[in-house]
Amino acid sequence: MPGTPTAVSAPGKVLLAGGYLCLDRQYTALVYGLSARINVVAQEIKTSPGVQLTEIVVDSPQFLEAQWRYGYHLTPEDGGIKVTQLQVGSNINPNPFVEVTLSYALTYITRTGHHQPTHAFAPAKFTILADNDYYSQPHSQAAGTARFAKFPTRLGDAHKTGLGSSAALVTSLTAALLTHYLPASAFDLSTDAGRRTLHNLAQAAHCAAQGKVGSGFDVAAAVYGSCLYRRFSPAVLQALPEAGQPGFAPALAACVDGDGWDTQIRAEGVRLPRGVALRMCDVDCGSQTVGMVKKVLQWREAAPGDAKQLWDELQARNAALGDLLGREAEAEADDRQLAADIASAVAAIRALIRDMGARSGVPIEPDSQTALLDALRDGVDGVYEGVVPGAGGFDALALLVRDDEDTAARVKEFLAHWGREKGGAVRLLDVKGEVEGVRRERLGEYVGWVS
Ligand SMILES: Nc1ncnc2c1ncn2[C@@H]1O[C@H](COP(=O)(O)OP(=O)(O)OP(=O)(O)O)[C@@H](O)[C@H]1O
Ligand SMILES: C[C@@](O)(CCOP(=O)(O)O)CC(=O)O
Repeated sequence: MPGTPTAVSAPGKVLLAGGYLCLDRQYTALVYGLSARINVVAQEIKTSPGVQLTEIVVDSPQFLEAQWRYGYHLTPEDGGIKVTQLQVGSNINPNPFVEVTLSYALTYITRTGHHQPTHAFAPAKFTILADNDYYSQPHSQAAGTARFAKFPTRLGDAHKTGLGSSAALVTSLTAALLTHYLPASAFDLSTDAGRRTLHNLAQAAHCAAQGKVGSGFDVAAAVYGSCLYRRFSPAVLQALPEAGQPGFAPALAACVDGDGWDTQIRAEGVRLPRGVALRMCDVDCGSQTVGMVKKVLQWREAAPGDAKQLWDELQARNAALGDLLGREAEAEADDRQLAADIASAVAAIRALIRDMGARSGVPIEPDSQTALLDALRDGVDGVYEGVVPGAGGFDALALLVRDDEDTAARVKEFLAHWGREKGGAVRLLDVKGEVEGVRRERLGEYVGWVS
């Protein structure tokens, strides 16, 4: 509700198993939420008596030149709310993910019938705070709390670590807008109905902002946390005009609230056994994900029989890993047996991933990553196995390790040595796999950043 500041956060993601497969509804993704979150704090902007302000401000104070101010208007022919960025100083520096999210969420809010007056939004400020692991820049922690760093760059120049910042941002900002402008009786993100609305709206906005319909596993993880994900049919979003175009508002409401969503998300049972942690490494080297997806899908089309066999077998191996990780810990769990089981389940997946890469000509698990993963598994006590997550490529690793400080210290030392020997920087991030999805936060988390 307007008046009271509120804060929400949504987690980043790692696609541990099911990359490429999950683009097709016949297959699923085993996705984990991460402890790195994107937080959004919503606050009313106090105006002096008699001053009319129709402004929504979005601020990302960890970055340089990262404040976006928007005016908005109701478009004719049911095109919904269109936001327009207002110029600050001499430059205009758009943030399409923020802008599209505002248009989508504000339009949806006007259609709920719970917002009074229907088309006027009290001026508000939304402050974005991202956990440091989303970006690999050196940073200072002098300003604000120790949790959020100040980066010496503009957002566009930040080096991302690939944890799904845009999906977590769109989800968190959508949740903050709905929570801020709607009464709890109309939107409550702690309920199943609230999460469903949030998921559908955030998927639609994220696809529009990125200009393509991916599988959506990243938005699912931002909302539901760790889960087994089966995508929605792309047709769900087909009839949606562009924001501001005639008919957008009723089409968006019908889409979000409608029963066309065939997504299947099972969060229950997707976890990590006690004593096992999921850790991420950032390899300072980018990959061209879009080109990789195109090429893999081209090969799949050209060799449908071979691809189906590979996809089906990989799906079975991915499911076996999910079952193993979701198994209830036995009272007297044998760590060594568990480590061996994880290692062989992941190794079986990696073998097929390499096959997929070789046959499609795409470096999904490139040789340099194979060498590093093998060396970590074989040379560092407590590392069970690891994968090149998501679309694969050169820029990240996900490791399943014994959950203790000594193992983390050994991994760090090993990576430092590897970097010196082989060149290039590989770094263990602080982030860990975590089950929980979107949630409300206490304002105390943000002392020093929001007043
Ligand atoms: N802290 C932030 N403040 C404001 N906008 C942000 C922030 N973090 C991310 N964004 C928005 O998300 C965009 C980055 O999205 P992009 O899809 O390129 O990366 P990503 O989601 O982190 O990638 P990946 O899916 O590989 O993890 C930024 O250009 C910006 O629009
Ligand atoms: C290749 C793909 O299946 C996974 C991409 O994952 P990531 O962005 O590399 O984490 C694409 C998708 O699911 O949208």
